[in-house]
Amino acid sequence: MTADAPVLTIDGPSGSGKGTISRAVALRLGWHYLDSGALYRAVGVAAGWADLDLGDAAALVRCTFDTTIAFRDDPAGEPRVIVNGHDATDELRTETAGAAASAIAAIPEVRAALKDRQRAFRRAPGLVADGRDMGTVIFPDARWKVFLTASAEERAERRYKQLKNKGVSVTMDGLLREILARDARDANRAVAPLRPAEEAVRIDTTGLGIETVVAQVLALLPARMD
Ligand SMILES: Nc1ncnc2c1ncn2[C@@H]1O[C@H](COP(=O)(O)OP(=O)(O)OP(=O)(O)O)[C@@H](O)[C@H]1O
Ligand SMILES: Nc1ccn([C@H]2C[C@H](O)[C@@H](COP(=O)(O)O)O2)c(=O)n1
Repeated sequence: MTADAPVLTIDGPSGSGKGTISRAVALRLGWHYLDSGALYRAVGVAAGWADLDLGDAAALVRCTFDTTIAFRDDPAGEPRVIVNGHDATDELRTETAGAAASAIAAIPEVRAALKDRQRAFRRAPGLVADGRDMGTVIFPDARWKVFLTASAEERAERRYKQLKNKGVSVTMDGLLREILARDARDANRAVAPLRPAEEAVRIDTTGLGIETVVAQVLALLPARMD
């Protein structure tokens, strides 16, 4: 049954590797994957298309209800994200979309409007869910909970390499400032702030390669799961 499907939550700050590790673990397990940040980013992008003011909470809540968001597997890489019928995958990954998502995510009614959409991803044989409040709010009964961290400097460096590879011009100083600002906003908001669930296993990924982190996460699950 859907409500019984096992869930592994992976929360953490921006650039800690949640998406990369969650996708790899879901692939190994043959489980579904929820990128909850993409939902907040999608609303941020849709709000931008509609020229909404990020200070107008009522309009943003309406926009959340009105925005359609679909994920489409892409054999060439990350899943494509279709917002209101348009492929918005590349726009979603920009720092501007991340900052808009972080601002919008502080509005309690927006978070409430996205709750059921996130929980609908829980399906057999299992779900790996990545975000900020997966273990604390969305799936408090998850069987396994992980909280990934890494130093802000290493996270900025990862992002720098990622954006450089895409041909985006950025500076390390600028990225570090953005990461620290987003950490502060996500961790200090009143509703569902970024924090580890009490029972979460914390993994500091500073200096650890992707495969090492994937192995540490998979080691938390019983051997026969993968
Ligand atoms: N352990 C790691 N070692 C080195 N690079 C990593 C590691 N984990 C992730 N990366 C790289 O860091 C970049 C950011 O990773 P990712 O997008 O998974 O982070 P995230 O926590 O999901 O960020 P966001 O919350 O902003 O979406 C990617 O280029 C990814 O390949
Ligand atoms: N469960 C979540 C997921 C995301 N957010 C907000 C806060 C983030 O800064 C922003 C973008 O997320 P990302 O794609 O970087 O993981 O969305 C949240 O509040 N709760």
